[in-house]
Amino acid sequence: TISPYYEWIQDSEEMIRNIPRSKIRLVSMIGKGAFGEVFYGLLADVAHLRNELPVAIKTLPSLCSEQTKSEFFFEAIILSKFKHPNIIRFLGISIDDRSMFLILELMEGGDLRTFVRDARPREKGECSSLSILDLLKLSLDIAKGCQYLESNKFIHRDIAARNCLLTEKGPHRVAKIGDFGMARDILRTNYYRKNGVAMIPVKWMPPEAFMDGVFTSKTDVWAFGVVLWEVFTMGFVPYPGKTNAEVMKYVLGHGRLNQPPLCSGELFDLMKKCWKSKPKERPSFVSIVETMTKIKREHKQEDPIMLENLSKDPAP
Ligand SMILES: CN1CCN(c2ccc(C(=O)Nc3n[nH]c4c3C=[N+](C(=O)[C@H](O)c3ccccc3)C4)cc2)CC1
Repeated sequence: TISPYYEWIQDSEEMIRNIPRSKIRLVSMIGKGAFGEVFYGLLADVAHLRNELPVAIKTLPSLCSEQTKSEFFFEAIILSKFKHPNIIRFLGISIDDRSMFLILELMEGGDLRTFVRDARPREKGECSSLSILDLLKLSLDIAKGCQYLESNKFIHRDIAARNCLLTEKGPHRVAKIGDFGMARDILRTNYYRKNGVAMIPVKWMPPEAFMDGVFTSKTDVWAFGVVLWEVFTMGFVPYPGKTNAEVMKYVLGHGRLNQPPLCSGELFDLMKKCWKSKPKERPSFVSIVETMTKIKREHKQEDPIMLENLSKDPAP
Protein backbone atom coordinates (compact mmCIF):
# COMPACT_ATOMS: atom_id res chain seq x y z
CA THR A 1 0.00 0.00 0.00
CA ILE A 2 1.36 3.36 -0.97
CA SER A 3 1.43 5.62 2.06
CA PRO A 4 -1.13 8.45 1.94
CA TYR A 5 1.83 10.79 1.95
CA TYR A 6 2.92 9.66 -1.47
CA GLU A 7 0.33 11.81 -3.24
CA TRP A 8 0.96 14.61 -0.74
CA ILE A 9 4.62 14.59 -1.66
CA GLN A 10 4.04 13.89 -5.36
CA ASP A 11 1.98 17.00 -5.80
CA SER A 12 4.46 19.14 -3.92
CA GLU A 13 3.80 22.31 -5.85
CA GLU A 14 6.64 24.16 -4.14
CA MET A 15 9.58 23.93 -6.45
CA ILE A 16 12.76 22.75 -4.79
CA ARG A 17 15.46 25.26 -5.56
CA ASN A 18 18.47 23.82 -7.36
CA ILE A 19 21.41 25.90 -6.18
CA PRO A 20 24.24 26.30 -8.71
CA ARG A 21 27.36 24.55 -7.49
CA SER A 22 29.35 27.74 -8.12
CA LYS A 23 27.55 29.39 -5.18
CA ILE A 24 28.59 26.67 -2.73
CA ARG A 25 31.88 26.36 -0.88
CA LEU A 26 32.61 23.22 1.21
CA VAL A 27 34.83 24.24 4.12
CA SER A 28 35.18 21.31 6.54
CA MET A 29 33.49 18.08 7.55
CA ILE A 30 31.38 18.30 10.71
CA GLY A 31 29.90 14.86 10.89
CA LYS A 32 29.28 11.59 9.16
CA GLY A 33 25.63 11.20 8.21
CA ALA A 34 23.84 7.96 7.56
CA PHE A 35 24.92 7.66 3.97
CA GLY A 36 27.19 10.56 3.34
CA GLU A 37 29.15 13.26 5.07
CA VAL A 38 27.91 16.52 6.51
CA PHE A 39 30.06 19.57 5.82
CA TYR A 40 30.25 23.09 7.13
CA GLY A 41 29.93 25.25 4.03
CA LEU A 42 29.28 28.74 2.72
CA LEU A 43 26.48 29.75 0.37
CA ALA A 44 26.94 32.88 -1.75
CA ASP A 45 24.38 35.37 -3.05
CA VAL A 46 21.69 34.57 -0.52
CA ALA A 47 18.84 37.10 -0.72
CA HIS A 48 19.70 40.34 1.07
CA LEU A 49 22.85 39.02 2.77
CA ARG A 50 26.05 40.86 1.90
CA ASN A 51 28.43 38.01 2.72
CA GLU A 52 28.13 34.27 2.43
CA LEU A 53 25.70 32.31 4.60
CA PRO A 54 27.19 29.51 6.73
CA VAL A 55 25.25 26.30 5.96
CA ALA A 56 25.37 22.55 6.50
CA ILE A 57 25.87 20.50 3.35
CA LYS A 58 24.83 16.87 3.28
CA THR A 59 26.70 15.17 0.49
CA LEU A 60 25.98 12.08 -1.49
CA PRO A 61 29.00 10.35 -3.00
CA SER A 62 28.86 10.42 -6.80
CA LEU A 63 29.15 6.67 -7.16
CA CYS A 64 26.08 5.42 -5.32
CA SER A 65 23.00 3.44 -6.23
CA GLU A 66 19.95 4.92 -7.90
CA GLN A 67 18.06 3.89 -4.76
CA THR A 68 20.32 5.99 -2.56
CA LYS A 69 19.93 8.92 -4.93
CA SER A 70 16.13 8.74 -4.76
CA GLU A 71 16.29 8.40 -0.95
CA PHE A 72 18.39 11.55 -0.85
CA PHE A 73 15.96 13.39 -3.11
CA PHE A 74 13.00 12.15 -1.09
CA GLU A 75 14.53 13.59 2.07
CA ALA A 76 14.78 16.95 0.28
CA ILE A 77 11.10 16.78 -0.71
CA ILE A 78 10.04 16.00 2.85
CA LEU A 79 12.27 18.69 4.44
CA SER A 80 11.21 21.31 1.91
CA LYS A 81 7.61 21.04 3.11
CA PHE A 82 8.34 22.01 6.72
CA LYS A 83 8.62 25.58 7.98
CA HIS A 84 8.93 25.76 11.78
CA PRO A 85 11.47 27.19 14.27
CA ASN A 86 11.98 23.71 15.79
CA ILE A 87 12.40 21.79 12.54
CA ILE A 88 15.72 22.09 10.70
CA ARG A 89 15.39 24.49 7.77
CA PHE A 90 15.96 23.16 4.24
CA LEU A 91 17.58 25.66 1.85
CA GLY A 92 17.83 23.71 -1.39
CA ILE A 93 19.64 21.03 -3.32
CA SER A 94 22.60 21.23 -5.64
CA ILE A 95 22.88 18.56 -8.31
CA ASP A 96 25.59 18.28 -10.88
CA ASP A 97 26.88 15.35 -12.90
CA ARG A 98 29.26 14.36 -10.11
CA SER A 99 27.31 14.64 -6.87
CA MET A 100 24.19 15.73 -5.02
CA PHE A 101 24.20 18.15 -2.08
CA LEU A 102 21.39 18.91 0.39
CA ILE A 103 21.80 22.45 1.73
CA LEU A 104 20.47 22.68 5.27
CA GLU A 105 20.44 25.09 8.19
CA LEU A 106 23.74 24.98 10.07
CA MET A 107 23.28 23.70 13.62
CA GLU A 108 26.57 24.37 15.39
CA GLY A 109 25.71 22.72 18.70
CA GLY A 110 25.67 19.18 17.36
CA ASP A 111 23.12 16.54 18.34
CA LEU A 112 21.06 16.76 21.55
CA ARG A 113 22.17 13.43 23.04
CA THR A 114 25.90 14.20 22.72
CA PHE A 115 25.27 17.71 24.05
CA VAL A 116 23.64 16.62 27.33
CA ARG A 117 26.19 13.82 27.79
CA ASP A 118 29.07 16.25 27.35
CA ALA A 119 27.42 18.63 29.85
CA ARG A 120 27.36 16.08 32.68
CA PRO A 121 29.32 17.11 35.77
CA ARG A 122 32.45 14.97 36.03
CA GLU A 123 33.40 14.96 39.71
CA LYS A 124 31.65 15.57 42.98
CA GLY A 125 31.32 19.26 43.69
CA GLU A 126 31.70 20.16 40.04
CA CYS A 127 28.56 21.71 38.59
CA SER A 128 27.26 21.32 35.06
CA SER A 129 27.08 24.19 32.59
CA LEU A 130 23.37 23.37 32.41
CA SER A 131 20.51 23.91 34.85
CA ILE A 132 17.19 22.04 35.04
CA LEU A 133 15.63 25.04 33.30
CA ASP A 134 18.02 24.50 30.35
CA LEU A 135 16.87 20.88 30.08
CA LEU A 136 13.23 21.98 30.23
CA LYS A 137 13.81 24.52 27.44
CA LEU A 138 15.47 21.95 25.18
CA SER A 139 12.66 19.44 25.78
CA LEU A 140 9.99 22.08 25.12
CA ASP A 141 11.69 23.02 21.81
CA ILE A 142 11.40 19.41 20.62
CA ALA A 143 7.81 19.16 21.88
CA LYS A 144 6.93 22.21 19.75
CA GLY A 145 8.59 20.67 16.68
CA CYS A 146 6.58 17.49 17.29
CA GLN A 147 3.39 19.52 17.75
CA TYR A 148 3.96 21.05 14.31
CA LEU A 149 4.41 17.60 12.75
CA GLU A 150 1.28 16.34 14.58
CA SER A 151 -0.74 19.32 13.27
CA ASN A 152 0.45 18.42 9.76
CA LYS A 153 -0.50 14.79 10.35
CA PHE A 154 3.12 13.82 9.71
CA ILE A 155 4.40 10.78 11.62
CA HIS A 156 8.15 11.02 12.23
CA ARG A 157 8.69 7.45 13.51
CA ASP A 158 12.12 8.11 14.95
CA ILE A 159 11.87 10.90 17.50
CA ALA A 160 15.01 10.48 19.64
CA ALA A 161 17.64 12.78 21.16
CA ARG A 162 20.22 11.53 18.60
CA ASN A 163 18.05 12.93 15.79
CA CYS A 164 17.76 16.41 17.28
CA LEU A 165 20.26 19.22 16.73
CA LEU A 166 21.16 22.44 18.54
CA THR A 167 21.72 25.81 16.91
CA GLU A 168 24.62 26.46 19.32
CA LYS A 169 26.03 25.25 22.63
CA GLY A 170 25.60 28.62 24.30
CA PRO A 171 22.66 29.89 26.40
CA HIS A 172 20.62 30.97 23.37
CA ARG A 173 20.64 27.42 21.98
CA VAL A 174 17.49 26.18 20.21
CA ALA A 175 16.80 22.48 19.71
CA LYS A 176 15.29 21.27 16.44
CA ILE A 177 14.27 17.99 14.88
CA GLY A 178 17.12 17.42 12.46
CA ASP A 179 16.73 14.01 10.84
CA PHE A 180 13.82 12.48 8.95
CA GLY A 181 15.57 9.34 7.75
CA MET A 182 13.03 6.88 9.13
CA ALA A 183 9.96 8.67 7.75
CA ARG A 184 11.77 9.08 4.42
CA ASP A 185 12.51 5.39 4.11
CA ILE A 186 9.06 4.23 5.19
CA LEU A 187 7.34 6.70 2.85
CA ARG A 188 9.52 5.63 -0.02
CA THR A 189 9.93 1.91 0.47
CA ASN A 190 7.88 0.95 3.51
CA TYR A 191 10.92 -0.30 5.35
CA TYR A 192 14.00 1.17 7.04
CA ARG A 193 17.56 -0.02 6.97
CA LYS A 194 20.99 1.52 7.29
CA ASN A 195 23.76 -0.36 5.50
CA GLY A 196 21.46 -3.28 4.91
CA VAL A 197 20.69 -4.03 8.55
CA ALA A 198 17.11 -3.32 9.63
CA MET A 199 17.49 -0.62 12.29
CA ILE A 200 14.39 -0.49 14.43
CA PRO A 201 14.52 1.93 17.41
CA VAL A 202 12.70 -0.50 19.75
CA LYS A 203 13.67 1.42 22.90
CA TRP A 204 11.75 4.45 21.58
CA MET A 205 8.70 2.50 20.38
CA PRO A 206 5.32 1.68 21.96
CA PRO A 207 3.90 -1.87 21.95
CA GLU A 208 1.46 -1.29 19.06
CA ALA A 209 4.42 -0.20 16.91
CA PHE A 210 6.91 -2.99 17.61
CA MET A 211 4.17 -5.65 17.85
CA ASP A 212 1.77 -4.67 15.05
CA GLY A 213 3.62 -2.07 13.01
CA VAL A 214 0.90 0.48 13.83
CA PHE A 215 2.28 4.04 13.66
CA THR A 216 0.32 7.19 14.49
CA SER A 217 1.23 10.52 16.08
CA LYS A 218 0.75 8.65 19.39
CA THR A 219 3.85 6.65 18.39
CA ASP A 220 5.81 9.91 18.29
CA VAL A 221 4.28 10.86 21.68
CA TRP A 222 5.67 7.67 23.26
CA ALA A 223 9.09 8.39 21.69
CA PHE A 224 8.98 11.97 22.96
CA GLY A 225 8.49 10.60 26.49
CA VAL A 226 11.71 8.63 25.99
CA VAL A 227 13.45 11.81 24.75
CA LEU A 228 12.38 13.49 28.00
CA TRP A 229 13.98 10.58 29.88
CA GLU A 230 17.16 10.88 27.75
CA VAL A 231 17.41 14.61 28.45
CA PHE A 232 16.76 14.32 32.19
CA THR A 233 19.26 11.49 32.61
CA MET A 234 21.66 13.65 30.58
CA GLY A 235 22.08 11.08 27.87
CA PHE A 236 21.57 7.62 29.34
CA VAL A 237 20.67 4.80 26.95
CA PRO A 238 17.08 3.82 27.79
CA TYR A 239 16.59 0.51 29.68
CA PRO A 240 20.31 0.21 30.45
CA GLY A 241 21.66 -3.32 30.03
CA LYS A 242 18.52 -4.62 28.29
CA THR A 243 18.51 -5.98 24.75
CA ASN A 244 15.73 -4.96 22.36
CA ALA A 245 14.01 -8.32 22.93
CA GLU A 246 14.17 -7.87 26.72
CA VAL A 247 12.79 -4.33 26.38
CA MET A 248 9.82 -5.55 24.31
CA LYS A 249 9.02 -8.20 26.93
CA TYR A 250 9.48 -5.72 29.78
CA VAL A 251 7.30 -3.03 28.19
CA LEU A 252 4.61 -5.56 27.20
CA GLY A 253 4.64 -6.61 30.85
CA HIS A 254 3.84 -2.97 31.71
CA GLY A 255 7.43 -2.22 32.73
CA ARG A 256 8.50 1.38 32.16
CA LEU A 257 11.57 3.61 32.47
CA ASN A 258 12.32 4.86 36.00
CA GLN A 259 12.05 8.44 37.19
CA PRO A 260 15.38 10.19 36.48
CA PRO A 261 16.76 11.87 39.66
CA LEU A 262 16.73 15.28 37.92
CA CYS A 263 13.09 14.89 36.99
CA SER A 264 10.28 16.35 39.09
CA GLY A 265 7.17 14.34 39.96
CA GLU A 266 5.07 16.51 37.66
CA LEU A 267 7.38 15.93 34.70
CA PHE A 268 7.56 12.19 35.43
CA ASP A 269 3.74 12.12 35.46
CA LEU A 270 3.87 13.55 31.93
CA MET A 271 6.42 10.93 30.85
CA LYS A 272 4.25 8.14 32.25
CA LYS A 273 1.24 9.47 30.34
CA CYS A 274 3.32 9.32 27.13
CA TRP A 275 3.92 5.64 27.90
CA LYS A 276 0.30 4.57 28.39
CA SER A 277 -0.28 1.19 26.72
CA LYS A 278 -3.41 2.46 24.98
CA PRO A 279 -2.41 5.05 22.34
CA LYS A 280 -5.64 7.02 22.89
CA GLU A 281 -4.76 7.54 26.55
CA ARG A 282 -1.49 9.28 25.64
CA PRO A 283 -1.59 13.10 25.52
CA SER A 284 -1.50 15.07 22.26
CA PHE A 285 1.53 17.23 21.59
CA VAL A 286 -0.76 20.24 22.05
CA SER A 287 -1.32 19.23 25.66
CA ILE A 288 2.33 18.16 26.11
CA VAL A 289 3.45 21.67 25.06
CA GLU A 290 0.89 23.24 27.43
CA THR A 291 2.01 21.08 30.38
CA MET A 292 5.72 21.66 29.72
CA THR A 293 5.20 25.42 29.31
CA LYS A 294 3.50 25.47 32.72
CA ILE A 295 6.26 23.37 34.34
CA LYS A 296 8.91 25.64 32.81
CA ARG A 297 7.12 28.80 33.93
CA GLU A 298 6.85 27.49 37.49
CA HIS A 299 10.46 26.36 37.57
CA LYS A 300 12.21 29.09 39.48
CA GLN A 301 15.58 27.92 40.72
CA GLU A 302 18.37 28.36 38.26
CA ASP A 303 20.92 26.33 40.18
CA PRO A 304 23.28 24.30 38.00
CA ILE A 305 23.17 20.51 38.08
CA MET A 306 25.60 18.80 40.44
CA LEU A 307 26.82 15.22 40.26
CA GLU A 308 24.95 14.53 43.52
CA ASN A 309 21.68 15.32 41.72
CA LEU A 310 22.52 12.72 39.10
CA SER A 311 23.90 10.12 41.46
CA LYS A 312 20.83 7.98 42.23
CA ASP A 313 21.12 5.48 39.40
CA PRO A 314 18.01 5.80 37.18
CA ALA A 315 18.57 2.28 35.85
CA PRO A 316 15.60 0.03 36.67
C1 LIG B 1 32.70 20.03 20.11
N1 LIG B 1 31.50 19.91 19.31
C2 LIG B 1 31.51 18.62 18.59
C3 LIG B 1 30.23 18.45 17.77
N2 LIG B 1 30.04 19.60 16.88
C4 LIG B 1 29.08 19.43 15.89
C5 LIG B 1 28.68 18.15 15.47
C6 LIG B 1 27.75 17.98 14.43
C7 LIG B 1 27.19 19.10 13.81
C8 LIG B 1 26.19 18.92 12.71
O1 LIG B 1 26.10 17.83 12.17
N3 LIG B 1 25.42 20.00 12.42
C9 LIG B 1 24.42 20.03 11.46
N4 LIG B 1 23.91 21.21 11.03
N5 LIG B 1 22.96 20.94 10.10
C10 LIG B 1 22.85 19.61 9.94
C11 LIG B 1 23.74 19.01 10.78
C12 LIG B 1 23.63 17.62 10.64
N6 LIG B 1 22.65 17.33 9.72
C13 LIG B 1 22.19 16.12 9.33
O2 LIG B 1 21.32 16.00 8.51
C14 LIG B 1 22.73 14.88 10.02
O3 LIG B 1 22.32 13.72 9.31
C15 LIG B 1 22.23 14.79 11.44
C16 LIG B 1 20.87 15.00 11.72
C17 LIG B 1 20.44 14.89 13.06
C18 LIG B 1 21.34 14.56 14.07
C19 LIG B 1 22.70 14.33 13.76
C20 LIG B 1 23.12 14.44 12.44
C21 LIG B 1 22.10 18.60 9.19
C22 LIG B 1 27.56 20.38 14.24
C23 LIG B 1 28.50 20.55 15.27
C24 LIG B 1 30.09 20.91 17.55
C25 LIG B 1 31.38 21.03 18.38
